[in-house]
Amino acid sequence: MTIRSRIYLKTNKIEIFILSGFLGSGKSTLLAKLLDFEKQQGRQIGVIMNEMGQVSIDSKVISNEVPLKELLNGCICCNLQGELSLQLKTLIEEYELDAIYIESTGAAHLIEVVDACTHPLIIHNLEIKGIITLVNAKQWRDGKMSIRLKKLLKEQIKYANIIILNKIDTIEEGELDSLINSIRQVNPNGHIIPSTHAEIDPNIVSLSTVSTIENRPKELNVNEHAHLHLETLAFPLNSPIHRIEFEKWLNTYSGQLYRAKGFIKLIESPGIFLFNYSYGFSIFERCKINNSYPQTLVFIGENLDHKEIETMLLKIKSS
Ligand SMILES: Nc1nc2c(ncn2[C@@H]2O[C@H](COP(=O)(O)OP(=O)(O)OP(=O)(O)O)[C@@H](O)[C@H]2O)c(=O)[nH]1
Repeated sequence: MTIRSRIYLKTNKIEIFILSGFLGSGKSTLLAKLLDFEKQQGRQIGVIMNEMGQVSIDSKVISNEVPLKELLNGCICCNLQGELSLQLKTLIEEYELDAIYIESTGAAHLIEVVDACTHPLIIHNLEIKGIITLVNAKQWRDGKMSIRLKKLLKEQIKYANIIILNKIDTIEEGELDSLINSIRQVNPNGHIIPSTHAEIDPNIVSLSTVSTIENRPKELNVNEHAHLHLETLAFPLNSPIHRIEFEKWLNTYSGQLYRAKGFIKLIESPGIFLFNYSYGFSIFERCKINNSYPQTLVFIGENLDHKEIETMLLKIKSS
């Protein structure tokens, strides 16, 4: 059995929708509307809310019926990434959910939130279906922000498959087209929806999801978002790999690999290792877990060459 065909035996994944956007752009407003919609559809939804402060304000508006986990006093992408993975695992184990909505803080780097959702412990239970970024129309039009903030907003726009240009009541009607064009320059493929009070057709979220599934080649192990440049490849492994050869490959890979991680066995040393790679650094940490623990490697990046990675893995694993 090949590496890829094994992956497709996994079914019943819980859908993940990540809500992003700078502070006050309208994430909670949108979340409330999407939850109403989901309730009408009879779907079981869980929510994870991340707020920078110690006390959650936004979560108070969520109905008691909705399983809710709060990540307070920090940002998923800075110090709560592991916590998000754990909360996702808890929600998966405690409830029978159709989908989980994650509201990130306004400062979150989307790539780190996606990263937490693709932890090797949960990746096979989840499927990221929507990355929705809200943009405050006036803030974007004015452009009065630090280079750093501009970079963050651009990043949040770039990695979304749906961009909601919210608060258009705060700009002139004639300014809308040029704002849409400037967003399109950052993300040419995302679905851009102008709105006031996040009044969008909630079906757009699920419809974009459906087309993503249909577009996905069935035989490939690619958690790919058709309108996103970011993709995640996960490979189960059934034998140890050669650490030195693997690191050599990582250091010379010419593609845009932002992150790699997993639980693996190495030819060089016994035991199971937690592997982490980011920004050119690899770390292998021996784990105190059962030796029969399933091995998985996850790669996150842009335009990843899955064939090349699969070939590399076949080359570096023990026969
Ligand atoms: N004028 C106007 N106000 C809006 C619009 N959408 C949301 N708001 C208001 O803007 C404020 C912030 O909205 P939220 O939905 O809390 O924004 P958020 O992104 O969750 O905010 P954070 O918690 O800071 O991340 C609220 O008072 C909303 O009612 C809009 O389209 N126009």
